[in-house]
Amino acid sequence: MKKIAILGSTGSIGTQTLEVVRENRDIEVTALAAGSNIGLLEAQIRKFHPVLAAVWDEAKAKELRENVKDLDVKVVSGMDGLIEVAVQQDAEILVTAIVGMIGILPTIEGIKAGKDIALANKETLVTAGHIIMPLAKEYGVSILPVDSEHSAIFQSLQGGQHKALHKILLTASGGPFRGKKREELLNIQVEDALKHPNWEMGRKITIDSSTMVNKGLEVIEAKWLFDVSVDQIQVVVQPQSIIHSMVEYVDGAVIAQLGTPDMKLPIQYALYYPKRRYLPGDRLDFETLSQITFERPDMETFYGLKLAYEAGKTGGSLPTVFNAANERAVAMFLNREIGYLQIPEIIAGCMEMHKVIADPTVEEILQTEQETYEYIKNRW
Ligand SMILES: NC(=O)C1=CN([C@@H]2O[C@H](COP(=O)(O)OP(=O)(O)OC[C@H]3O[C@@H](n4cnc5c(N)ncnc54)[C@H](OP(=O)(O)O)[C@@H]3O)[C@@H](O)[C@H]2O)C=CC1
Ligand SMILES: CC(=O)[C@@H](O)[C@H](O)COP(=O)(O)O
Ligand SMILES: [Mn+2]
Repeated sequence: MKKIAILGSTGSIGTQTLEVVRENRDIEVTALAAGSNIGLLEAQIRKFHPVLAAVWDEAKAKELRENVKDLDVKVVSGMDGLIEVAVQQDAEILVTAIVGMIGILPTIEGIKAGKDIALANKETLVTAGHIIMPLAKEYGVSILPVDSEHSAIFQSLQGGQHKALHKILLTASGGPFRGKKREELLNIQVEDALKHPNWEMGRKITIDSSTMVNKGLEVIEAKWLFDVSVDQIQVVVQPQSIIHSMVEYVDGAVIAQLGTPDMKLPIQYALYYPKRRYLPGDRLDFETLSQITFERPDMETFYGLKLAYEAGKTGGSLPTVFNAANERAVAMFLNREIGYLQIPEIIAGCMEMHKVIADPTVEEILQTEQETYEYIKNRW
């Protein structure tokens, strides 16, 4: 029996991870953590019997404690609770399906406790990759990518060919506004931006896909996961999301991973790596598949992607500013406090005012995050 803990079990990746668990029947779930959805968390506790559950808000944790008092489960809360889940003694793999850079501290503690990390929470690697990757090496744990593109790259690199890697071709759907120009994006509403053409995901990442900031975060995520420079990462728009990403080797060979858009594949691959298992679901049918097309990304209209390249190249604390500004701007857009085009505007404004700290500590990263939020509060 493989044993796992999940941060963010009530979200899109969290619930799909539990579907993979349910379908395979040889994984035990030892701990779960969620933000506020205690109804779904209770149902998950009753179905998967973890010994530990965390809820961010203490008042909600208290309510859940009362609701599950007939069960043998400890309910904890806050950052201490997230960390308790991350280090739960029986778990071998920690699935980081939480959204945002709140995942940094629990991920670090999970690594220190010897857990392999099935990483969906890209914001943690974007902001603290220079800490996470060496730490994983020091503690002898694996960082297994769950993000579909990074899983595709990881799969395409199997066979120990990493030294011969020339570049990464990171595919992007282009989002719901692919082909549109700035003037056409002026009146975009929350509902429009939440309509991803190919994937069903959480609200924050869906907005990120529409601005192509998601692809920017993924460029920086790939830099850390595969130890390449951002100049070696080329974003290729592949609107049908069939090619999940590719690698080009020094001899010109290109290896890709293709499949239907289904996150259960990368999740299952991370949980059972290096083994492959049967996964129910749709398969690509090359007789009926009408087309696989490619485009160049429009980095003028979707300049969040250009800003990510800049942040990734500069490094230090700039990726934290890029990410924190985006997290806050997306939350404000979802709350209808700002317009759609203000998202990249806020990121650019925050990056411009920031004095970069080279090689920031965790404390400096969290301090930079707070300063970025403060700057946004005063200016927008
Ligand atoms: N969805 C996808 O297909 C993909 C997602 N990713 C990445 O995976 C991560 C998760 O994305 P996704 O599943 O879409 O997001 P969702 O918004 O669907 O889920 C987020 C999860 O995090 C939990 N959470 C949020 N805040 C806290 C908190 N303070 N304490 C504890 N738990 C918290 C939520 O709990 P609750 O709902 O109870 O509040 C929920 O379980 C993101 O980093 C995203 O970029 C990467 C590739 C694909
Ligand atoms: C499923 C997944 O990994 C998402 O990150 C997805 O890639 C978003 O799609 P785009 O950002 O390419 O629109
Ligand atoms: Mn992705």
